Amino acid sequence: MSSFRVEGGHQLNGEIIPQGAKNEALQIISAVLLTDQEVVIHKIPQIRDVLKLIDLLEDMGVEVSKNGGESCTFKAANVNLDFLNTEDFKDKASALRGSIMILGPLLSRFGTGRMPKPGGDKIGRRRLDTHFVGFQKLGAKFNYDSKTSFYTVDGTNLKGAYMLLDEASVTGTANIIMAAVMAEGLTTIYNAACEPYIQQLCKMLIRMGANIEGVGSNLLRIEGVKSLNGTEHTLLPDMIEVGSFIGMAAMTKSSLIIKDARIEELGIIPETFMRLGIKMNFKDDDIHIPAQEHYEIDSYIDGSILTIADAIWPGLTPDLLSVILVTATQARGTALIHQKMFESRLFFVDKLIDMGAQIILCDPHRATVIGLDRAYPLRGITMTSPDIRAGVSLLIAAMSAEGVSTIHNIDQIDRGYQFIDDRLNALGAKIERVG
Ligand SMILES: CC(=O)N[C@H]1[C@@H](OP(=O)(O)OP(=O)(O)OC[C@H]2O[C@@H](n3ccc(=O)[nH]c3=O)[C@H](O)[C@@H]2O)O[C@H](CO)[C@@H](O)[C@@H]1O
Ligand SMILES: C=C(OP(=O)(O)O)C(=O)O
Repeated sequence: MSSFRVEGGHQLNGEIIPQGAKNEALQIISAVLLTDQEVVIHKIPQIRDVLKLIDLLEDMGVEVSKNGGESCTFKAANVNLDFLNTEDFKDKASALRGSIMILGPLLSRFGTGRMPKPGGDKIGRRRLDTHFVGFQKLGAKFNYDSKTSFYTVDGTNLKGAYMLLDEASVTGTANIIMAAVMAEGLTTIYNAACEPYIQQLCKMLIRMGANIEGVGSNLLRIEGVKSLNGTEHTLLPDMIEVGSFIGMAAMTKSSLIIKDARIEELGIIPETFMRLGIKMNFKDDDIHIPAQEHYEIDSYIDGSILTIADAIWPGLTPDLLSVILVTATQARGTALIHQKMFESRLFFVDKLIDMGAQIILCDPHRATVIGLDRAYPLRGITMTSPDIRAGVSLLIAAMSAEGVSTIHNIDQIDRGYQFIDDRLNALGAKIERVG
């Protein structure tokens, strides 16, 4: 288990380019299974989850060639479905959450698919009902074997259907779209997730020959086609990385330029950090966060305390609330952080409290942060990262703290942040990878 040894108190200065988006990559790479033709994908982030998914696809018989840079060509001409029955498949597919999205393409193209309970962060209940109810609506048979923990879906003649999703699940929507693109007739998905990554998936599928209307809305109409062609696709910059860098710059009093951020795809993210009092300049597609000694949390028009809560897109992504929470600890003012979707994502605040932050964990979903306005710096401590976004938040806290911190279990951070130590050290951070 590797750790980071972080010497706090160093300001960063310079430019950083966000990696390709982790959660888009997992959808897009799964979609290569939909065609026997070549699919070229650019800006693939070199992070654990994505590399594990690519490895899994290779084991299934997908040809993967690296084109140099961050681009790969995938060709799923000879998929070996027998691999799905091996122990190796069980181990590899259960190692990440995103692997669940190979199920829709497998069902669509081969009429069958199986998947062990997927991994991913233990951040609360993460049910998969929406995925399977959607497949069932298209005519697939679903089975869960509790002894082997395997989900199985079967159905060779999927038929388009109307469905109103019980929740706008992101991976669920992606999976159902991929199952529906080659089902016979019209599928209507209401209450679909509509964030930019889903839009990107739809745009790619349309380039492959799919017939999808309503992209960007929560009502998708998909008219099934017989087969899909190859295509070329470039991933968006990772919006969670962009948000993490904004919070990091503010906490460490750094002047940072986030290059090519695709600002128009970031939704409410920049605005949310601005409500914490963080100044930002936008030039072309770059975001400049100037070095700021102080930043002050906004209140509502009636003077009441600001609440920052997650919501389905175009609301705020839950994946940034941990970063926002840590950033608020050094602001002037108070904020209530309300993590509505997941029930175990705020427990990491006990580490921030140990570092000297003033936080009241009201219940598993809500924490009140009383900003210190830098009057008392955080202190370096030894801690363990419980999940990917808490991990990066602890890294930000450690970078801003007085003294040295050690963060264990940084595999969690590596799951979603590419060469993060090297990239930040190049800007002036002092992060050492140990073990
Ligand atoms: C690989 C991947 O892409 N992972 C992301 C994906 O996970 P994932 O697709 O697994 O998350 P879902 O969108 O299915 O749901 C997330 C959680 O929110 C709850 N929920 C969801 C919809 C809703 O209307 N109400 C509600 O309460 C669900 O019950 C679940 O507990 O989307 C999450 C929500 O943006 C992100 O945190 C994950 O990083
Ligand atoms: C929770 C996340 O990822 P996953 O769904 O892969 O666990 C995340 O990216 O913040």
